[in-house]
Amino acid sequence: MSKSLSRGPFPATRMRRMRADDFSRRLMRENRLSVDDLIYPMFVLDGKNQREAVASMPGVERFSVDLLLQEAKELVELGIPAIALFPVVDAAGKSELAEEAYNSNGLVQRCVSALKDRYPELGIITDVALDPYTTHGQDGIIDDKGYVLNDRTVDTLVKQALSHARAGADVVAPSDMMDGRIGDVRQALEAAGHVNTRILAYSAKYASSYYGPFRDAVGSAGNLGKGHKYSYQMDPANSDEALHECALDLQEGADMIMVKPGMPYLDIVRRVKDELAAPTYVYQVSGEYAMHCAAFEKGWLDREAVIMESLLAFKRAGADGILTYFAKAAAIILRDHAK
Ligand SMILES: NCC(=O)CCC(=O)O
Ligand SMILES: [Mg+2]
Repeated sequence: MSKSLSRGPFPATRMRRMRADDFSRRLMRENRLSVDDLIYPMFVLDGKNQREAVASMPGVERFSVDLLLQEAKELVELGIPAIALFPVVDAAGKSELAEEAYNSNGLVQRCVSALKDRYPELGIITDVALDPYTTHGQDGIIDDKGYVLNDRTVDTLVKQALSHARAGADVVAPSDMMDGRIGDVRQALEAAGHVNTRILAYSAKYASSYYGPFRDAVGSAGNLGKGHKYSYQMDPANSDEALHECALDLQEGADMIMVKPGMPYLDIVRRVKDELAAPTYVYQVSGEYAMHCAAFEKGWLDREAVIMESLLAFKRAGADGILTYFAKAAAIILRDHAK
């Protein structure tokens, strides 16, 4: 018979004691989600008074600039610190060399200046990658075998990042996974006087199958076809490699590093935060959003509770902030619960 460590008839430690009442549960709570943790990814399209639903992402819409401004007003009122913009580019804006990516009067650039003009306090994050602008849907410029050319792509990414900074972007976020792009973008920003433009590096971006609904949302799924991104995004089997990627991006001048996707990669978030101790972000991607929504629609999961639990899990794993399509919903839940 095993003897109780308490050496008496009663357990010395009852873990349930602290769980018994709300006051003591609150006192020992280790992590909290606040609106300060939320970054809202948003899809933008050309035109006026346009809003389109995304079929595989219930509740997510693509907005034209005028409606984006209206939406931004609500986000500012909710206290959301920053949004991340993703453009829907029509066929005329796509090419082999993705020149539209650095058009100073392009869709993203116009959205950024309109937003900064109207809501200077709202942080604006832009996606630095070529996939919305290439005819083949890859994140870079390809050779005749379809291989994405690293250094040529980086040259174009630098032009794109500079055009975003010039338009007023607060944060540029290279999501392409080319080697050396953070260093080149940082040097170019400094040289052009954009000393305080922050870089949020998609450092550990995995070649995940959870991005499907996003590709529907930006309309690049058809262009990519059966193509894949294994030659530049990371193998889901790897973890040390994520630390290597994040460390390199920090050395090259990233201010913030990111792990993506989120929930299936919480172990990576924890390792990155523990070992590098830098501002660490996580992206709860479109597939995670879609599967949650599908279960909510079926009544299989409780919407509010599961949204909040899924986001709190990122905080517990060590994330400083979360890119999530639930950002607005979560901000509303947080506001209403504070009342
Ligand atoms: N560069 C941004 C993404 O690829 C987002 C993916 C997703 O939400 O599935
Ligand atoms: Mg890298």
